Amino acid sequence: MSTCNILSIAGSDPSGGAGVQADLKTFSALGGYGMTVITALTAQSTVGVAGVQEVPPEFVSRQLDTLLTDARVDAVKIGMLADTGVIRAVVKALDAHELPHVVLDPVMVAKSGDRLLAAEAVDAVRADLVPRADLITPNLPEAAALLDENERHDLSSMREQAERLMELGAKRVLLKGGHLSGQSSTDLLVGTDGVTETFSAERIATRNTHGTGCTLSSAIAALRPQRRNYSEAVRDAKDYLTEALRHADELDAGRGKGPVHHFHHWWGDGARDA
Ligand SMILES: Nc1ncnc2c1ncn2[C@@H]1O[C@H](COP(=O)(O)OP(=O)(O)OP(=O)(O)O)[C@@H](O)[C@H]1O
Ligand SMILES: Cc1ncc(COP(=O)(O)O)c(N)n1
Repeated sequence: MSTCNILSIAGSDPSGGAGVQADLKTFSALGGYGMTVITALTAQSTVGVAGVQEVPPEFVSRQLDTLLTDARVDAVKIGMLADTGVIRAVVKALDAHELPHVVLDPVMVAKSGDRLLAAEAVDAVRADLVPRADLITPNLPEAAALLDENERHDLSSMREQAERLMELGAKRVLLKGGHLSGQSSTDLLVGTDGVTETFSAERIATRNTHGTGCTLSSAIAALRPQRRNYSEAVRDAKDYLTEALRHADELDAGRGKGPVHHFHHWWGDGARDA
């Protein structure tokens, strides 16, 4: 098979730590060819988000239809969608183009605390996007918002929440435990077979965690066509992210929560079997 084409439908982060910028770095590092449909511009740094400018939904549709009537797409990562109009445009494209391996990161609020999805758009994510994705990757606050429940911070509640997210029509759920405390950072994967798998990695002591969620979901999208199933793709995506976090402090990209380091040569030098 030729190089996999991976599409990111997401917002732009000028600081390069999150959004389509993080996604493209991840795709390249993991042997994919990256494509992007931009849903929103943000004025953002490692310190915070100073503004959001949504792309008009008709122009999101124009980008999607122009690209998808030409290119083969082997996997899709969906990130920041900003508002209900943009969600509708993405749903229309998903229905029209039958895209494989759709990974939805239901981005709602940035690490800095700024909103990246209008509060009233959560209903559309739940009703229209969750059932259309092959995998959703909520963090703990996003899981709570999708379920309209309080945020929980222990593994057994996470297990229950992951199961309830499946009841919303999700095909698979990776519930991310980055917001838990402890020596390891643990995520749970639940699939249609009802089996829950646990993915645990050493918790890296760094404040440079800007874009971890973006990196993980795009690594899964990049790896899924190159692996046998989601379990293998999640395992290797998490390894990639953990290494990117381990090297984050080598970067000097701002005064706030800095980005992770996409270490192309680390992954590409045969350190890991394909
Ligand atoms: N300090 C850390 N060390 C190792 N892994 C981490 C650390 N922080 C987060 N992770 C991992 O990063 C991934 C993203 O987790 P998190 O729950 O932080 O998502 P997120 O809040 O959606 O990220 P983002 O804020 O970028 O949207 C998960 O696999 C999580 O386990
Ligand atoms: C354009 C865009 N997309 C996603 C995120 C979430 O990433 P984080 O929660 O790490 O800030 C972001 N900050 N900006």
